[in-house]
Amino acid sequence: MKFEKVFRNSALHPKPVGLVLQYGTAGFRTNAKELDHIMFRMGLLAVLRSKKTKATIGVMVTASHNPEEDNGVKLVDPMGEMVTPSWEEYSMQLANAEQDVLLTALKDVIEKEAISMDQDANIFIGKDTRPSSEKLSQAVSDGVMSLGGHVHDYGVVTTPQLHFMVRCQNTQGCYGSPTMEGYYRKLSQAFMLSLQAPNRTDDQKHLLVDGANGVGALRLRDMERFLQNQLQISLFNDCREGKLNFQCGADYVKVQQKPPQGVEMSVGERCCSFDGDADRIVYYYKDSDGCFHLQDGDKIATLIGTFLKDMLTQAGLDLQVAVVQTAYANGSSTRYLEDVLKVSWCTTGVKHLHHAAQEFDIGVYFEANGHGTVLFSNAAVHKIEKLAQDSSIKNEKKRTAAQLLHSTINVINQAVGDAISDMLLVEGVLAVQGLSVQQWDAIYSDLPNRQRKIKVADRRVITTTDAERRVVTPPGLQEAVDMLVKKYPQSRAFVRPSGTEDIIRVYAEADTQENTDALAQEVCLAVYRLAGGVGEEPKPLH
Ligand SMILES: CC(=O)N[C@H]1[C@@H](OP(=O)(O)O)O[C@H](CO)[C@@H](O)[C@@H]1O
Ligand SMILES: [Mg+2]
Repeated sequence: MKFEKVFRNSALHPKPVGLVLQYGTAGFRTNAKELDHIMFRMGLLAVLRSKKTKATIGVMVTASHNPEEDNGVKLVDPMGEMVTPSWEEYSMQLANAEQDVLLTALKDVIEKEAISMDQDANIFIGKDTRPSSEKLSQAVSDGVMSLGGHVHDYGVVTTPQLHFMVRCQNTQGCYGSPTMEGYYRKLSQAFMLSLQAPNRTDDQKHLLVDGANGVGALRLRDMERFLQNQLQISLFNDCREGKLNFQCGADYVKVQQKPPQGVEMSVGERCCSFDGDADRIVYYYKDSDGCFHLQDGDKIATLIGTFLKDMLTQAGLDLQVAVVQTAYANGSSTRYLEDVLKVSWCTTGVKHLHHAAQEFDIGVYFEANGHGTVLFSNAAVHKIEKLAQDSSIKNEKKRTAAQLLHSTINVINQAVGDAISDMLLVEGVLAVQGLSVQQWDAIYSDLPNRQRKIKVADRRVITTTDAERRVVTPPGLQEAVDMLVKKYPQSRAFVRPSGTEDIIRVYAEADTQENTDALAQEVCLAVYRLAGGVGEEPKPLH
């Protein structure tokens, strides 16, 4: 294999000397100015990954919920999942190699993974709407072609749409057609099938959607014609004006616990927000007192988990439903799953939900921030399809339940959390169960909670264990947190380094918002003092 082209072209995407980047929660993510060489090198790595897996690999250029001036890149593995953790090390090796040892680093991966360089390599590329995404995705293509890979550039798509295309391609179309039309048709047809509710009112069909001034707004606009008016969407923050993720979007609504800018919500109106690359969704509404009610990923997971359990019971199918959460799940949601819904549940780190959910017949996983999906095992798909196609079933309820389970398999994007797909599933479940957004909200009441961010000199000084719920280093920090938690009723708090922003995240919940905010503030001070806080000491929020 000749590497001259790689060496020559890599010089066109030079690495700033001394810059070292970490492969975080969702790939590399930082200010767009520092990413040109990273994109070229991720193009190289994607070619090696494609040769190794003998499958098409995806490369998505996005920084999700981060501010517009950031960007990022992550690789998508053959079944649409995030790239296997063992290749994250290779990503950092290539990304951080100085120019003169890049080829050595590349050949090291080839040797360690015994990659046959004669094997074809096919790469699907997608990008979001950031101003830097066009140039950075071109750098990815340059990397792919320098190593003889073939590029299919999908242009501006949502992150989950790219994951969907990769999964379709590598299942030879079994999962769907690897085209935008294929995505819209599959999801909309399944959605229509799930609307077994008779004569839905216009109110039930109407939904306010905050597109975060991102790609989700553009692609949802494309999808509308496939929905045949069964969902009447009022789209705002739709990229026509306003900045990506700025005072809008799922992350803003979840963290600030208030509606996005630019929208007039009437009482009881169902609203949802996507994040900047449309792989997260949260719902919310305003009650008659004008109070804001958030239905985050935990609430979405419990709605879907309850629905699936009901349908399995009505269909007489012996399949296990489990809900997988992270440490950010509200304590009330976990208690609901355990004491009321009585489904299996487990907690894992923010990067391991998908793999944990694959352990069950039906694995529902959502992070509190609205990133999540539902995974059906092959055995579960087979059992559900067989029953849904059994024309001998006389019992109407049983037949309908089987068909609804079947349409759920097709409406959900099993490759990755998908705001559009999750929205269609929630809308279908609310229609079938005849639930208003208030009735959905009433299934349990969240404990007051608060997320804070603390700037430290080097966020790697904090290491965690037990699904990121307990701190290992620096010494004394976990003991300090434990002491503070003891001061407040029903309280919990944890600290972890962000993998997408250069900050430390603090989460706290307690019996009242006042106690929650006090606990969060004291934990922030402990982090600041014990983990090398920089800048001003953290101040109370209010
Ligand atoms: C508290 C929070 O929302 N963390 C998010 C955020 O990761 P951090 O490592 O916390 O920055 O971005 C990830 C990728 O989008 C997402 O998976 C995760 O849930
Ligand atoms: Mg996102």
